[in-house]
Amino acid sequence: MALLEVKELTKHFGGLTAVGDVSLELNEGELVGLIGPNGAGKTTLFNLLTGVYEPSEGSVTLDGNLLNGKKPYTIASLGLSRTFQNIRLFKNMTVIENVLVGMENKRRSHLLASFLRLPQFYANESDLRQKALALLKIFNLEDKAETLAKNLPYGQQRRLEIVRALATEPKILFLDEPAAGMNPQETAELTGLIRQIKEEFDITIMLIEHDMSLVMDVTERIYVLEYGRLIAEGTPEEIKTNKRVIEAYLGGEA
Ligand SMILES: Nc1ncnc2c1ncn2[C@@H]1O[C@H](COP(=O)(O)OP(=O)(O)OP(=O)(O)O)[C@@H](O)[C@H]1O
Repeated sequence: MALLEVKELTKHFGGLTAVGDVSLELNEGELVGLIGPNGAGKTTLFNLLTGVYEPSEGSVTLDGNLLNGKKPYTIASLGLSRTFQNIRLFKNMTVIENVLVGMENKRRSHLLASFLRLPQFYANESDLRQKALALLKIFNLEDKAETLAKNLPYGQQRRLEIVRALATEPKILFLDEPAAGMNPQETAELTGLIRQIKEEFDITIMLIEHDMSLVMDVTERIYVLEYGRLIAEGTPEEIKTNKRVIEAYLGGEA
């Protein structure tokens, strides 16, 4: 059984079918791309999978458990984590505080212990900080731990978003256009980072990205959406030469 199973998923906005009859699967440990021209329904699909929107029809199951109707925080606690197209960091908090917020739902400390500031509260606090620092180190952000998120350069803010999403220890990480707005050097660093996440963390990744060379470079399998419908699925090599996909992209640019 696949880790995530999406069956005949549909979302209407009034008369517009933003996602129509989409069925797909994510297997454990896979790095899968989701591409398509502007307005194809990619972000709407992520919003359906992470509980931001409720589907009009169809189902999403994680490890056999139905996710339909569950709230985003419940879905997050079940192991689905994401980043957003527009950076959503707590800009006036430090880098490490942003990561600690990501870890919040994994916090083991008992509420009473934290109110009373009992020793186990401090033990847990410092455990979490150590863990957050270790994560930041992997992504070369350790020396920025006490910097306010808003003072990081753009590429590092995007990286921090990924670290924060990883801090929830997800089974599946959804990345929504992580290279948007990045310069070529930042994009190259990101490519390395995505590979590193795949190697060092035991997770499944789905990636929306307009930067074709990035998608073709890092993913193992790609789904293509156009006008809310899946028009192709295959390896990067298959997708590159797929006539229907080429038409969709040329049509989009015409
Ligand atoms: N909340 C909403 N209300 C109404 N229409 C919406 C809403 N969200 C998205 N849409 C419409 O649904 C369609 C799909 O949009 P979506 O943002 O999912 O596409 P996308 O593939 O992510 O596009 P892009 O690559 O430009 O980010 C578009 O026509 C969009 O205008």
